[in-house]
Amino acid sequence: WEQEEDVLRDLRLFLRGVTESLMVERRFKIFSKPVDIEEVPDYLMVIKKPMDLSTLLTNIDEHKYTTVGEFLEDAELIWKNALEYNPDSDPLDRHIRHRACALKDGIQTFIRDRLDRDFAKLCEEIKETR
Ligand SMILES: CC(=O)c1csc(NC(=O)C2C[NH2+]C2)n1
Repeated sequence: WEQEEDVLRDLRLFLRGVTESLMVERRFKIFSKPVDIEEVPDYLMVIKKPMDLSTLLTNIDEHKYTTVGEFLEDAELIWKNALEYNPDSDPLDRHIRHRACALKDGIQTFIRDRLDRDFAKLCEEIKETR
């Protein structure tokens, strides 16, 4: 019914808000687009489920997410993949891991501070009826 579509539209607006607040930060530029396989040829051999901020936005626009939890499953891939692909002690790996941890904290703080729990519950209930 119409109210459900209103709730899911508000969810998309909220999730775009999270994603865009991260995309504007220069330190997260490395996470804003899919990894270029020409530049990093072995990336897909190591990382089975690539994810990036622009793909999150596309998924939102395509109504892929009915709950914040479904969005977080994909968003977490961004920083988990970065930790997995950059395990070494060399400075570049460490640098990317620091940014991955900053991304993780940024997502979780935005959601803790800005997501209304009753709204989140409403999205979960809509998901169960579908
Ligand atoms: C997005 C992401 O996690 C990424 C892109 S390039 C990269 N790592 C490197 O290029 C090398 C530094 N040691 C591997 N990580």
